[in-house]
Amino acid sequence: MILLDGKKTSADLKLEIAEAVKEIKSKGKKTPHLAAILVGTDGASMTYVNAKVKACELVGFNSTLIDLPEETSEETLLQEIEQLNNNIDIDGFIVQLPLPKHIDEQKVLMAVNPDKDVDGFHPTNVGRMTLDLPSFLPATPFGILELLERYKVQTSGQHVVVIGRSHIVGRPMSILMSQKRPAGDATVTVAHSRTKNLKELTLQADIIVAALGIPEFLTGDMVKDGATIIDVGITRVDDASKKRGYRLAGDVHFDSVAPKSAFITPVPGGVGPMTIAMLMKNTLLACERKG
Ligand SMILES: Nc1nc(=O)c2c([nH]1)NC[C@@H]1CN(c3ccc(C(=O)N[C@@H](CCC(=O)O)C(=O)O)cc3)C=[N+]21
Repeated sequence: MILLDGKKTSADLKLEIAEAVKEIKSKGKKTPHLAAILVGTDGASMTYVNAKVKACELVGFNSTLIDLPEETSEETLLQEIEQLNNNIDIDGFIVQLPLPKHIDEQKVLMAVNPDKDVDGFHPTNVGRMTLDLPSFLPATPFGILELLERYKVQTSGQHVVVIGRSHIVGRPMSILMSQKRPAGDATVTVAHSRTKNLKELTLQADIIVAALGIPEFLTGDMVKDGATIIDVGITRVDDASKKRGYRLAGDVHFDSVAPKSAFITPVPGGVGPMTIAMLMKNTLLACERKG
């Protein structure tokens, strides 16, 4: 069993990005600038957004955090987005999800200028990705591709079972891995909450991407020997014995699955840190693309 070390790989990536930023600055060009909009005070969302700001500092980007109260109207949020769209100093920005229930997520994502959409969630970028055209790839799937590539996990011709069909992970993951590209050329099955006989499918999988958001759902009996396991889940589970009062659980029951797997991502320290590194990568690309 080989751990796919997202923490180490993301640190490597951020060093590479920091080098590129130094180069940009030495040529007197503009420093990359990422902005993030956070609506409300959800604990996990605040953790992730703060991690993004910290990563910006590390690689030498400028960053702006726009913190809005939970009760912010959809109209006000759309106005904030319009300001970022028009601000020439901002290369890319994200609107942290999930949004409060009174705000229409689709409407918000469609308001982001696709050229600044470093999350890759705008329909234009989703369409471009699907058609193999240059686009911003959504950070989590992009990070998984990067991990598979750097660890030389064979994907060509392999059967990948993606569990979960979300717009931010499962669906794009399934599209990307079926494409002709590094970490692609796979045969992909998308499973979800209505799938019959899921275990029958996962037992056939060479690679399983667990992205359904149910802690420790995938257990050792559902996995064939030598499979590669990508755990996208990250849920805070109450645990009084922990300092913070919770522990982080993936969608994979690590202790039963790891002994059977060829490669496996841990939680924490797997896909999560890669997501942040790829957001930095997309912001660098956005800045370079503007020239
Ligand atoms: N517009 C938008 N873009 C996103 O990319 C986005 C989002 N909304 N909403 C929520 C999800 C989730 N996400 C994570 C990022 C980093 C970690 C991460 O670094 N996790 C650490 C642990 C962090 C902790 O201590 O909680 C790890 O896995 O090692 C996890 C999850 C980005 N997301």
